[in-house]
Amino acid sequence: MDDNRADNENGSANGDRNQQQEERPEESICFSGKTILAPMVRTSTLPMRLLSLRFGADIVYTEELIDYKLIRCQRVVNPVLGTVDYIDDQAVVVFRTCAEERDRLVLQLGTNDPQRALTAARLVAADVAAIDVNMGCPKSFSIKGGMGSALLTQPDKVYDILRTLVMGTGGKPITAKIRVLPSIEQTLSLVKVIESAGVTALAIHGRTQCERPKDPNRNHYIEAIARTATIPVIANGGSDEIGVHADIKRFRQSTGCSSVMIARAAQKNCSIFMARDELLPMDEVIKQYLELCIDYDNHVSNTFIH
Ligand SMILES: Cc1cc2nc3c(=O)[nH]c(=O)nc-3n(C[C@H](O)[C@H](O)[C@H](O)COP(=O)(O)O)c2cc1C
Repeated sequence: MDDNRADNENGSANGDRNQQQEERPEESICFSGKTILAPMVRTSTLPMRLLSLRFGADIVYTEELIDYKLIRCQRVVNPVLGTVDYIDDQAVVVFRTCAEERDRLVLQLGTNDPQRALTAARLVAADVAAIDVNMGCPKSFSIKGGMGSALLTQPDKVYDILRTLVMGTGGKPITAKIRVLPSIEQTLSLVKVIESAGVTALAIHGRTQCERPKDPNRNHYIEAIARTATIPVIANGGSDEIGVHADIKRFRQSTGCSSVMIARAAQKNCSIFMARDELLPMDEVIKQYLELCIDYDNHVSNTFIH
């Protein structure tokens, strides 16, 4: 654990990567020692992201946004709401953001094509702090489209997508989110490919493509990767062991990572990000969430109370 953290904080990456960073402009978002809201489709929308930040999350991810859908959007400044909206040709708001989250927001792309990913990334780059590529989604929509966890067994494609984004977005930090492969060795080998593309951080969900939430998270895989990685590793998959805020530290320790990404525990009650012994009562969380939904005109189909 300490090795990974020390490397990350001292920036002591391998020689190639150091060289790469020198060629790129300054990166402003740091992924070490962070507690992060995970990407969740139809959940990690603007109200949920803002509430999580106000409760104490350091970084928030958008839900997965598919590159070809984003590319069809127009960027529109919305002075009434104080937001920037990406609106498609059917007048649907595909992505809405605002200044409050700008420096802590990671936009997650669903993609299987380097050039399309780059076009989408360039479109949104000014409004986000970093761009992530989803390489973990096991849903049939993603797999059939060659996206998400379909990428885990295509290291050349993984490299092409990430390298194209790293080189083409003017220094915007690029990250990836993966699931583990069946063995630690296979996972480590994929991680090496990802690192070599020059990404800034890597989130790892400790379940394989076939495993479901009821299966145990492979914390020891994440720990093995964090020990050797040259970039910050963000541990994910621990929601079943995170009931109160203090459990985040325990998950961090058991995975050897300095950063933790939380999905279901935050979906259940996002006051999990507050540094306090107990969660806030649900009615208080719901009230604050609904106020944000109203303030930011969140579409009713994306307004969830769990
Ligand atoms: C409702 C829901 C939607 C999700 N959508 C995404 C997504 O858009 N992109 C992604 O990479 N993972 C997605 N995930 C997976 C989570 O980000 C996370 O990897 C997984 O739930 C394990 O973390 P946890 O134990 O903290 O829940 C989703 C999970 C849930 C429960």
